[in-house]
Amino acid sequence: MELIELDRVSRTFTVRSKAGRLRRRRHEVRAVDGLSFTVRAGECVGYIGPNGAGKSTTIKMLTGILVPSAGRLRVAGVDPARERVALARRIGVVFGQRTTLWWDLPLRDSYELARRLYRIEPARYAANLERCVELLQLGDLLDTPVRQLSLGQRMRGDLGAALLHDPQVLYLDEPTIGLDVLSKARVREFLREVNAAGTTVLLTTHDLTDIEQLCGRVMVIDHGRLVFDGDLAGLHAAGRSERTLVVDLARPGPPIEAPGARVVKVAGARQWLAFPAEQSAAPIVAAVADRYPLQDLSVREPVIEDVIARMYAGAVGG
Ligand SMILES: Nc1ncnc2c1ncn2[C@@H]1O[C@H](COP(=O)(O)OP(=O)(O)OP(=O)(O)O)[C@@H](O)[C@H]1O
Repeated sequence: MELIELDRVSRTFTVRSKAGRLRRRRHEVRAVDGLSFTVRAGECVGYIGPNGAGKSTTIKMLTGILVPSAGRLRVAGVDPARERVALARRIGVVFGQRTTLWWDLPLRDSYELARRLYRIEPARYAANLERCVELLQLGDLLDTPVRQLSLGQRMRGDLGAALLHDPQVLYLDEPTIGLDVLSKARVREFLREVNAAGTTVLLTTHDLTDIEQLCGRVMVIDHGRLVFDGDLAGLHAAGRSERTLVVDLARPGPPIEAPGARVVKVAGARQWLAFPAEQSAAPIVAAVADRYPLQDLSVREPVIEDVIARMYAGAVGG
């Protein structure tokens, strides 16, 4: 079942810029440009792109905050901008940089407000609260005013608040931003469980480890258009991923010459040789070992950051 459907959705903004001392020029910014995709129930999809690519504009349209300038949009069977109340019952939203919790109230009171707002039945509320408290380790925090929580604790509180009404879709905007390693791991573990239990997740992040650990599918957007939609292996292939052979020579020497690989860095006796990720390292290792005095060798796997950086830089077509 398709839970999110976008059919040639666009959103333009009219902005004014200075054109001389007094004059202002109006021009249009096309933040989202004829975007089409669908997300099936149960998927966990990473939605990534460089700054200004149109991610937030898409999420705002999906939550009904912004109306599309053109195209058709459906989330869990409703038109987000036209049926915001019906939509609110079906979605949960977490913004890493903002909180939906009441700053001066204990976490428990924010949850109680959510219960009333969404008219959650008592038995369901009790069960969901218990599950969130257990999975997010909120027990000791429920009676603490939100302003006294650490960022990691507050984020866990926000995740709980977004899920008390059993939404079908969860939108996450930078859910691990600013968190330490342990808090990030906790949040990711929780999201994995939420997704495994059936909630559809759309995740926007600049932390690509979130994507690697959570998302079976990734969409890359740039200039308001989809430039990639597929799995991580496909992303590596599309980004022409490279592995790196790190060679420690017995002594410093000129750049190594090995068929199928090129030297990308030299530091003293250490040299880095890049080669296509899908190719075997064996012939290159054999050629290097045959011709050069070796101390040590290791192979580094491609780093997703590099793949994405190449895509953002426009080095890779569609
Ligand atoms: N309210 C607005 N008025 C005018 N222009 C806007 C508005 N909101 C967004 N834009 C423009 O639309 C484009 C897309 O912005 P958007 O915030 O969707 O990008 P983003 O991918 O979320 O970026 P980031 O990673 O920095 O959050 C940008 O050029 C931005 O300046």
